[in-house]
Amino acid sequence: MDKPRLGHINFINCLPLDWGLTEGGLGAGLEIRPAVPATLNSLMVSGELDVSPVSSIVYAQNPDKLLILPNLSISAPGALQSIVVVAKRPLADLGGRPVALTAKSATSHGLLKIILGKAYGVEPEYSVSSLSLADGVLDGADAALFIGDDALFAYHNRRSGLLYYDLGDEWRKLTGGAMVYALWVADRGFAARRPDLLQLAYDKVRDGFRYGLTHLEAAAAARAGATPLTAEQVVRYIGLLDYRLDEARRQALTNYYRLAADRGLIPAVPTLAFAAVKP
Ligand SMILES: C=C(O[C@@H]1C=C(C(=O)O)C=C[C@H]1O)C(=O)O
Repeated sequence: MDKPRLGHINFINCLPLDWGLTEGGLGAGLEIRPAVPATLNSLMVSGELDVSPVSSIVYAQNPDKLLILPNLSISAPGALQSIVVVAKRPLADLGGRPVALTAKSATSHGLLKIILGKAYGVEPEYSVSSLSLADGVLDGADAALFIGDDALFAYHNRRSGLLYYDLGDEWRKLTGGAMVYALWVADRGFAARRPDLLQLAYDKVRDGFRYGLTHLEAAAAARAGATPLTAEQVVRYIGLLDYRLDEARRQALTNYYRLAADRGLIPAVPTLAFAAVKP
């Protein structure tokens, strides 16, 4: 095994990294597994990947198995267009009502529960669903949570009579801070066995992002056709995200964990344990 097994989110939010891994040539020497976050979460927890982005809540559920890679995340200081609730009635009126949660997410399930409980004082009946708006998810629910490209599509193609809420904006109103949606993590056993391959994977993800962010307009122009957005909208969307994990974002992450632990969504607020890689 000389190629690290790297998970990769196949949403537009990782277009910069994707561009670096492909056009920038940084994907050479990696076994890359593209999938939606929920799939990467379970592959990482079951030990089928060595390094991967995961929903940030997954680290708090598995701190004994995972190490965080430094200064990488998918975060946003506020509104971001890709964590969206589409509702038939205002959020404040969802108490006891059916609310569908996208099967692709984990972090945003907790985010919505925290926001509805703390900011709106309501406790809906939640269920996980794979249905899209077009498939009729709102036939059986009063609101639906979408993430990633599904959310971007819904956000940019609004239907009359429905209400649209950007949870990044709702989170900023509730906490005054940023939200950390995803982290890059390594398997602890892999990190101990193959520090050389861990460093290789880390260097490629870090440099892949750098390459893609430097060439963002070219990446957006080339890939917009395969997305629900125009090239300009892709560039604007990526500009709403922040891929760092600096002190401010580590505090924002811990704040999310604190509120998630208060609701019993995670067993405890974990210490953030980082992989020993050279930045
Ligand atoms: C900003 C996003 O970040 C993500 C949200 C995740 C989640 O809710 O669990 C997981 C990974 C990221 O894709 C997004 O998907 O829109």
